[in-house]
Amino acid sequence: MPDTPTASAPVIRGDEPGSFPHGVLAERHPAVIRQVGESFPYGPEQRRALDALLASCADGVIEPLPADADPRDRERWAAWGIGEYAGRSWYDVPWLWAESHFYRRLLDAVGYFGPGPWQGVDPFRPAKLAELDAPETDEELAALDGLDALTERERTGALLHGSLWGNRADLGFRLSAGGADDRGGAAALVADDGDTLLSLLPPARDRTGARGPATLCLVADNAGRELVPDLLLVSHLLAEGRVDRAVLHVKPYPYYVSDATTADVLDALRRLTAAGGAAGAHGDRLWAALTDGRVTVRAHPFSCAPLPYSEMPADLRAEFAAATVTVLKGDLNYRRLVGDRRWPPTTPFADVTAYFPGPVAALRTLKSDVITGLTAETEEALEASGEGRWRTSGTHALIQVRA
Ligand SMILES: O=P(O)(O)OC[C@H]1O[C@](O)(CO)[C@@H](O)[C@@H]1O
Repeated sequence: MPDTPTASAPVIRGDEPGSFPHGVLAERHPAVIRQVGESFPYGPEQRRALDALLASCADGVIEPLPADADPRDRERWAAWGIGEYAGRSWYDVPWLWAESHFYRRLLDAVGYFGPGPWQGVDPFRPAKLAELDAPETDEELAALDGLDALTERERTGALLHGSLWGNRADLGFRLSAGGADDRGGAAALVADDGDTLLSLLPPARDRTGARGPATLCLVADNAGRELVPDLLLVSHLLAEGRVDRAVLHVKPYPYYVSDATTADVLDALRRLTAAGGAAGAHGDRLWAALTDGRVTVRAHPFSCAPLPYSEMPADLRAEFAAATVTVLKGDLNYRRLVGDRRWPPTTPFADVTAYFPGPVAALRTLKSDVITGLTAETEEALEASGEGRWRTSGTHALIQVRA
């Protein structure tokens, strides 16, 4: 990142009572622990561990990883800073680090990393499946049949926006997003580089020159009703020859309640193939593309790292460098992309993503304090809208691109 004056914007911590990050640590995390405790008949050992984590969230400190943790995991967390943060309060370390580590501890508590009968059992799966099976998902899938009447450009725009607003479907967010529907008159889209994004991926018939195959890296966010429109977008881009290959990055383990794992991709795919109509055709296309390698799923350990992407390892950097464009979905990925800092909102998106190894786009609904790339007029309109929580309520969204 260039050494601009804003490069030193303060890192967000959760230590200010009444602030959004403090509320996530003090209220949302305990609510997530309770929800997990109700999701399966965990035994006394898991319940004791969940209670201990609950107590730790209130006034405990971050602890070293347990002695029986997988050695590779211990190595990773050592590299990700646990030596520096162990012994400190959850509230006194970077918020991004504290939140990410919370999910690692939660999975420990329910025996996810094993050995034992709960090994590999996703504690969020019941909630994810309930969402995937909801009647709203049927309605959204049935609406796809109506897209045939649109031009290709309109269809692409509709599916891009479906993927963007699908990011509101975030199960963790719903635990504390009361009153999120008030938009106070300011534009819903606070930045819209959608045309630039699509210009990076022209349909096959419009491609000029001897360009190689177009590869999309899509760094997914939530499962269920966000992942379904993400998959539909990938399928459409393949069908139109806008992309030849797609790599779908998911989480290697359950994370931030509803983040997508490989198992969630398979659930969503089966939901599509079973739906019939246009949705079923998308499902069949994706199934075939996975089978012949045009679509691949990647679960890189760094996808669950408590660090910004500016610290990504060389192998991931090389993958993103080789993509025609990398699209990062959601709020957490945005925080990791631009850095989880209190940037002045007009800080150019291109400056804070200058380190990224190739063209990069963010599709995100706003669910935390971080924001960059606004015009001064947009910032003013948002501040004047009377909607005090425009940064965090999920009612606004953005498409930002650094080509
Ligand atoms: O699913 P998303 O869009 O990444 O949003 C998750 C967001 O929810 C929070 O966990 C709490 O707001 C944020 O930390 C995070 O940015």
